[in-house]
Amino acid sequence: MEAPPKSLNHVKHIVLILSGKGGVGKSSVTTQTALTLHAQGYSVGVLDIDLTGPSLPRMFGVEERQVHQSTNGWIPVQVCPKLYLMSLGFLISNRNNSVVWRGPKKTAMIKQFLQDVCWGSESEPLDYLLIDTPPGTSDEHIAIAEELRWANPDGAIIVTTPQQVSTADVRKEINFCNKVNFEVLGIVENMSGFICPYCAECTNIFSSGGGKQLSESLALPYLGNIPIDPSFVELIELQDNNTKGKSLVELYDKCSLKPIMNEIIGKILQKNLPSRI
Ligand SMILES: Nc1ncnc2c1ncn2[C@@H]1O[C@H](COP(=O)(O)OP(=O)(O)OP(=O)(O)O)[C@@H](O)[C@H]1O
Ligand code: SF4
Repeated sequence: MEAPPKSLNHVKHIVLILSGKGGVGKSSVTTQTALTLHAQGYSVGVLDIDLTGPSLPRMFGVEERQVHQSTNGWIPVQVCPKLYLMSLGFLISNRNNSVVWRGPKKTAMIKQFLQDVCWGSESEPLDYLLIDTPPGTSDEHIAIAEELRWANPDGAIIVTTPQQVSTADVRKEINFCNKVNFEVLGIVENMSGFICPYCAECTNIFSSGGGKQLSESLALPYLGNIPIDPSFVELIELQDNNTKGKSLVELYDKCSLKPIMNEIIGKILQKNLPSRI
């Protein structure tokens, strides 16, 4: 009988984060989704399968950490209790070099990432596994779809920006989800307006509302829009120094994007999707 990878035996929910193009803030949305779920008491694992540009170790401020092998497989890096990260960034020797691999090598790596990482345990199952994917629909996507074929993931969050929504890339991403049977949990419009660092007023620099229109035209849920908040960038950059010993979790607690993310994640939680285990 076909079965999902054993490493997912103790994972209750699997959510993928996709985007049609690079640089729209997919990794930031993944990071914030993890922090938001964690703040609500869930245990969260994040798997970074963006093999050519793994940015999550830096975002979570754990770039210098290492993954360890156990008899059951790789142990992901613990960012803090109940928050874990696995990324190729931990395995490559020079983190400033992006990997240039052909399809079969990428496919093999993703297979290993899905099969050989210990997520949760019988006594402490993982509530959410978030999978951050590269932009577009590449070898990595085909490999992950193959690995998750029998794993019953909750579905995918699609991240776009106001400038991107009218392009065909988002539709391609949605077609991909339809083909591989990933439910589209909803569309998020990131970089939608700019929060002034002085008065916290949000100004729409580009036109906004495209994400909502797109979801309406495709009859898909709209999860919300996230403005550009310079304090979020600062929070990521400041982690190593000048944080007065505060962790990323504590810093994000004060970020103005947190209540916005709470609403976005609330819409997914409201779906009450059944646990896989
Ligand atoms: N809402 C936001 N407010 C402030 N900065 C943001 C926001 N979203 C993204 N950024 C910043 O924009 C940059 C690009 O974001 P990110 O790395 O998340 O994009 P990405 O889509 O994952 O890119 P890639 O496809 O290259 O991996 C980062 O420096 C990130 O901190
Ligand atoms: S939003 Fe207000 S405080 Fe911010 S730059 Fe504009 S005028 Fe100044």
